[in-house]
Amino acid sequence: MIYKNNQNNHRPTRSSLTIVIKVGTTTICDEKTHYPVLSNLSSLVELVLKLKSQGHRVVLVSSAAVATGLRRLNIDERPTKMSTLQAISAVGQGRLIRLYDDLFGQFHQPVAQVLLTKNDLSERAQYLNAVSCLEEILELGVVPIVNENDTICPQEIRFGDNDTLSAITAGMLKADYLFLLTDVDCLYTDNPRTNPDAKNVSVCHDIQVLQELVCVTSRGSALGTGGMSTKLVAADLATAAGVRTVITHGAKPENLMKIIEADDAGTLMTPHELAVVTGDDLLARNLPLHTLFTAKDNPLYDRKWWIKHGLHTAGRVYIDEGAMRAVLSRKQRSSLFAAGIVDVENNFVANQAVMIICRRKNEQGEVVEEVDIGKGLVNYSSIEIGRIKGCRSQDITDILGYMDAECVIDRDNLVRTLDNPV
Ligand SMILES: N[C@@H](CCC(=O)OP(=O)(O)O)C(=O)O
Repeated sequence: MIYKNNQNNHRPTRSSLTIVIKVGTTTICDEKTHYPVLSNLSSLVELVLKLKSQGHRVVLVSSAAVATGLRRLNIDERPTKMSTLQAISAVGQGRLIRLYDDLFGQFHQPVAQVLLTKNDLSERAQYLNAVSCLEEILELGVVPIVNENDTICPQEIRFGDNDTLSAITAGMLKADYLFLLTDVDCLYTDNPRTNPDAKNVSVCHDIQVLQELVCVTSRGSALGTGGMSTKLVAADLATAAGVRTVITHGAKPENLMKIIEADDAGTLMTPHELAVVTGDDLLARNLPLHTLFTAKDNPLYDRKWWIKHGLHTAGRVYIDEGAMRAVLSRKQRSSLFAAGIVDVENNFVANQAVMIICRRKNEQGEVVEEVDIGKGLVNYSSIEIGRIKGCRSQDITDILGYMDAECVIDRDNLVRTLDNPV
């Protein structure tokens, strides 16, 4: 089946790749007994060692702290109370890392535990600190094993699923590949267990087209928190940062090697005009089942990607249509000035991130539509913006008694959501 494509087909060409592998709870622990699935874990460890022996840098993002804690404490059902889950995770995380250390230790391969929270990444200095620490761990030849720091992470600041965390990690390291290992072979257009017409998706160049095509209502397993929908979000995040993303089965980690080799040989390439390829008989082509999401044409690098995905959105500024045109204009890509701001919502301080929304009005001056323009770091607080909105920059000093910056959001700190600038 053919759907129009606007994205690229670029493949990594470096001989030393950075590969982030995310393993979900169901790959690591039995869904009913919560005992570790040693066959999967051993294959995974062997795969990582093989990739490393070929000169690649490998990062594991591993779930299963909660499941491992459930086993240790003889609790059958995953509780719903957050503080109980945090406590169980505290029990499980240590044992999980010990298990990895035992397995990798058989091959004298050191591992490092890296526990992250959303908060760690929302402040620029801390984000950069986390990046340089991960880089250093890789430089030392160690395999970082990343998980969310469940124990100290309240609901409001959780990634919640490790799919998102793995995409953030891949973006931080400018990885070449993100592999999302799960309990199905690939993404299907519908649930293949209930719909015999469901087709496998082998390549996706455009996640928006894919979202209209597939039914991804599955919540995931009883143990984990992710599902297919969180995998699409992760693929969207990672491909936006230039990372090729692959969904494939966690019980067959050796498939990763075949997928990377096939990609390297150009076998996974599809004609550029295909946005989504479904029903491809990969097995007949001697390729393991998987779904490949190619990287975006113009990836957002580092700072802008961090603003868009790393930062908590603290509030909203509403702008008029003139400001929208200036901000989105392909020619000027203007900064956002106070003159174009019509309203401000929530309390925030300078340097926090806000959503930028355009209020479209009809001839009667009634708001008929709100358009999401993007996200940016403000130079002024919500109170200050409330006072200077609609004013010219040269009047800011008179109004506030000082002028910290000419514009409210600098063009370099503004990430546009719209793909088609006017
Ligand atoms: N941090 C949690 C992982 C969250 C989770 O369940 O993720 P997943 O199994 O990937 O859906 C844990 O280690 O149990």
